Amino acid sequence: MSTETGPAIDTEPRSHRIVPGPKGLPFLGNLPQFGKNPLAFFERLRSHGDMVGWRFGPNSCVYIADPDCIGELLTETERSFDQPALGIAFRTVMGNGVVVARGTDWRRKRSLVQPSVRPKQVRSYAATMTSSTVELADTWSGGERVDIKREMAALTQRIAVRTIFGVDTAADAEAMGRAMDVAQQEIGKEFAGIGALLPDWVPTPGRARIKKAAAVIDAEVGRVVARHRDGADERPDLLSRLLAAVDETGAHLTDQEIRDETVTLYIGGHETTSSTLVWAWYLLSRNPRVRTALTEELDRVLGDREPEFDDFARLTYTQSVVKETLRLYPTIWLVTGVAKEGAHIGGVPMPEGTRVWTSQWATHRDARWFPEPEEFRPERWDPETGDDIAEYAWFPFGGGPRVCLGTRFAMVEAVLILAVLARRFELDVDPGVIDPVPSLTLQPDREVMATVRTR
Ligand code: HEM
Repeated sequence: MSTETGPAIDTEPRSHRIVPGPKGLPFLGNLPQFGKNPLAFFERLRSHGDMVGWRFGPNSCVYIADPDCIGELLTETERSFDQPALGIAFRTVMGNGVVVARGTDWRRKRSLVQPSVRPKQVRSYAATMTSSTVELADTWSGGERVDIKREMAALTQRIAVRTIFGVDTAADAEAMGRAMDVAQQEIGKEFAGIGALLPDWVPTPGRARIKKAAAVIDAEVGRVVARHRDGADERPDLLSRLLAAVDETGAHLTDQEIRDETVTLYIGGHETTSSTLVWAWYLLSRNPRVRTALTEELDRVLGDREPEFDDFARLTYTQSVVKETLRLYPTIWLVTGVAKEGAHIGGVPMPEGTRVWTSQWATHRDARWFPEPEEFRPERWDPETGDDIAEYAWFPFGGGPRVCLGTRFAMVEAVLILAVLARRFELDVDPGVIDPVPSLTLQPDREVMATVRTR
């Protein structure tokens, strides 16, 4: 019998455990409970303590729930912990871009990509974020029914294609968007399914679809890069900044590296942001008090004009709505690291090869760090009157050397999109509880239909 819902009763041989935890099955360990519902599994692990041993199949793992320990794991990534290698689906699509790369190769790539997403550059992408959202708002009218998941995905995709590739013609954007969609869906399936456990050489229908999508992406991105190199597309887009970037030896990124980084930024930034927005509309619809406070801020700060970059700093409540959404529905819900020789966490030695896990989902819903954790309360984030939130109790963008490169981009994008749309409309999401499905990102378990009401 599993003891995962009760207190820790460790009946397994000590040699299998680094620290105590719930009992598991022979060979499979706790894999069945994890596989059934990883979000609930991590929440239950917490009841065993802040550092819990469990087994992922034959592998001894440690789950950590304490923010100080989480901080250690994140800040020691690269030095004391490796990130596990990503599967073939990621590598086929993202090549050896900054998400996939490890060690010195990753360091070089990160330093080349970082300048293109600095706050100063994000300022120059803000106008595209706003104008793309206004285009969408102009197509909506009162009483209309919209599929929010589809609308937000299409919007963030349009913004990604425009800001990264500077591409604006419908045909270019469409072909690239379709191939990226297929690639992203298949990565998600492989990530969450048994595909992740199959050796790279095993052909599966999903892997065949990814290869086909990657070939289309290669061709489309290749065309856009060639046009930029010819000087035909002179725009302040991310691609132009990557083409201009030089490393410490004075070398530029090769065409293959440019392809890998642009696709990585696209895949890393599009679904994460669109899912965040879907959850935000869901939560706003279920919390009229918060929705009213949000529109009051938009009316006060913007009046009857559209938002621009400088409004981001003024829209503090809107920012809090996004932060609180990312607390309750952190689109990246899991972080893992593999201990290198000599690694420690919370003073406990982690034998080389131990996989250490933590989860944004479970930590963000821990009542010790967030009183009444199920409540959607953006006021927690008020810098003056809000809660005293421990460092690394909230880490939707990760932390340490591999912290999300797009944090600023994503925050500005989500705030501007909410501001444009919530200033004009209220979205009433159909009744019923929407559950999250933990795939590559935390997705709603079904379509999210809403009725648009003009304000
Ligand atoms: C709400 C939206 C977003 C969330 C929640 C999010 C979350 C994260 C997290 C948790 C990581 C670290 C993963 C790890 O532990 O290795 C990460 C990495 C990354 N993110 Fe984001 N992200 C978002 C938006 C974006 C955007 C808009 C971009 C690009 C413009 C982006 C680009 C990246 C890249 C390139 C990395 C890899 C950094 C590295 O390994 O050095 N992300 N993101």
